[in-house]
Amino acid sequence: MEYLILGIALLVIIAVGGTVALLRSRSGAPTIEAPPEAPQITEPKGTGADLGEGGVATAPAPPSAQAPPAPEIEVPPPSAGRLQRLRARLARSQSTLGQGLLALLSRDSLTDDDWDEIEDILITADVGVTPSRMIVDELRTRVRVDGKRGPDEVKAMLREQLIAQIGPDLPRGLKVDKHGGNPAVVMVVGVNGTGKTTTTGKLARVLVGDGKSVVLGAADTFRAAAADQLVTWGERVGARTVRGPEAGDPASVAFEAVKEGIAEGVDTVIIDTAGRLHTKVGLMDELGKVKRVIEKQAAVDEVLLVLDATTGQNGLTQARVFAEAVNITGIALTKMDGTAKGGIVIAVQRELGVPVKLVGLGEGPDDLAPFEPGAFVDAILG
Ligand SMILES: Nc1nc2c(ncn2[C@@H]2O[C@H](COP(=O)(O)OP(=O)(O)OP(=O)(O)O)[C@@H](O)[C@H]2O)c(=O)[nH]1
Repeated sequence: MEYLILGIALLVIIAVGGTVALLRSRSGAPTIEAPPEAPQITEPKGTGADLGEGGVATAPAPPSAQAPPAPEIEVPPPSAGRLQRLRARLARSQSTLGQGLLALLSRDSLTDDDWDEIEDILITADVGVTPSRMIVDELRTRVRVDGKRGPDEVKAMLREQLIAQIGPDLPRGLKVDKHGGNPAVVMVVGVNGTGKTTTTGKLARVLVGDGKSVVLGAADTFRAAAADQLVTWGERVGARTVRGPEAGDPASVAFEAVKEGIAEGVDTVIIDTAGRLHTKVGLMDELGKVKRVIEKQAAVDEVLLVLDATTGQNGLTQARVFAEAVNITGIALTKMDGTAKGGIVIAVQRELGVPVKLVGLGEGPDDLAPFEPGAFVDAILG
């Protein structure tokens, strides 16, 4: 009997306890979640090193008989003179902008309609209304003062004007050299789909081709494939990539990447960010946090805004929002091979007050070139 009473009492206690727990979980009381995963450091295949806890390099494990052969690490070509070598990729801008202007300017006498047409060509090529007017006014004065000219002189005059508008003296070099014992840090920002991850990967190749060592940070945790893409880019040139869990904290990945870059003693750490353009405040918060967290260990030397050259005014609007969210130091204009609107270089620099430092000229791994005003204008004028 005593056992029966004891058993019933036990059952009552269990039932009451279960009900209370159910009510608490329904009432929204905090539940304990598993801690977020820490960022991982991806070993570039074929370098022979292995990473232990905390991203510290440890001795490589002896190769097993089944291990697949390590892929060869590529040595990309140096970046100097790339724009000249890739000038044919600007053919669309050449045929519309360059040839259109040269044909009109070569006429024996230029009427008001001709000058209007010249202005229209410039505006259609995304040069922007004010700079187009300035170019036309300057050319008009030159033609009036100097009189009739041969084709070479016309070309030289136009070349000079376009270069003047692009700004031959703007500082276009990337700050990618190690300083004070720390790597240079480059943050790559921009709207998804503009070619941000691809540009980060191509930039790693540019730097490795120029003899630098690089660590990549896949802080675009919004899209898992972006991190996979970056790991592949890094592996091809022997650069480690630090990545985090999908939808993880981008700032923590950026922090770990810089930490890894310092530990490895590399020249440059490049951080690919997600920077979703939901709201300006959200964007500022995210990019600001990534930058602040990096700066706990090293200065951010470059903030490169990636812009798709084919998006015209839309791209400029996006650019403005990013420039307000973070201090941009340079622009990478992608997909210049796919547009006739080469004048966007002038418009975007004017809009943001920062120089175009890199141009994307195709989907190939080495189709990213340092921007040179003279070589660019020569390619456009043919
Ligand atoms: N033609 C051409 N295509 C380019 C260039 N740069 C990038 N692309 C292509 O643009 C597409 C988008 O590039 P991604 O690097 O994935 O774009 P993203 O901005 O990182 O986008 P998310 O990864 O979604 O953040 C890819 O198909 C690239 O190959 C370029 O200079 N020329």
